[in-house]
Amino acid sequence: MFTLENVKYKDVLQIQNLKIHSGKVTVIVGESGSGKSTLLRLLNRMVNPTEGEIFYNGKNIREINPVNLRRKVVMLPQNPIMFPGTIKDNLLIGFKFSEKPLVDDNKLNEAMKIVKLDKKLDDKVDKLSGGEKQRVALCRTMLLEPEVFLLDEPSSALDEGTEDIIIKNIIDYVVENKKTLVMVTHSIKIAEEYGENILEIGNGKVIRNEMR
Ligand SMILES: Nc1ncnc2c1ncn2[C@@H]1O[C@H](COP(=O)(O)OP(=O)(O)OP(=O)(O)O)[C@@H](O)[C@H]1O
Repeated sequence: MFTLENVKYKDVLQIQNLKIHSGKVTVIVGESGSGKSTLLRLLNRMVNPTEGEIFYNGKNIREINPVNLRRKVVMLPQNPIMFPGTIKDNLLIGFKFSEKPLVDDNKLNEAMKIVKLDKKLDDKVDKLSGGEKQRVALCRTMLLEPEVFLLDEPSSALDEGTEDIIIKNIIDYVVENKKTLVMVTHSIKIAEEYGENILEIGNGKVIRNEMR
């Protein structure tokens, strides 16, 4: 799905050769500041490599319009933006940005169940906790149904019990719908349990690449 060849990003990341496989769950672990988020950002052209090439389904991503690429490869950043308004506003805004047709309330409520968010669509987001806001942002990403999900620490603000359920639900969704997931996590437990490919980044380099 993705192939990275001699990729360098400033003095932050240096990856000689890496493949990210279609339909698999790739989990990225590593120390704080090692370059994990930068790797995700390279995959949907939020940043461009200083050197080297990245291919998506065989096509150099420099040749793919960034907006088109980001319709297929959607990133949930570590600190997602919330817009003033309701949960529904915040769920639908992803469709507006990516110019996709809106979905009905049933679909929104179904998606809220996947992320275990027991709230009303009309609830205001400024009243939500950090963990609830994180789940609204995750839900927004899931609803876009992209080919590839890039999730940067999607459960960092959650307690362990909620984290377990939500990660399991996301993985089930990804497997059932034959999506590709690339997820950064601080949790070795999640990496070991769900990672079909575990990548460890250390000091800007891939120091472990384990297929399971
Ligand atoms: N655009 C940039 N230009 C220069 N340096 C950057 C840029 N983006 C990130 N960095 C630096 O690169 C290093 C890696 O950052 P990155 O966010 O990729 O790490 P990370 O592994 O995701 O860390 P964390 O686990 O703390 O989120 C950091 O030292 C950061 O300051």
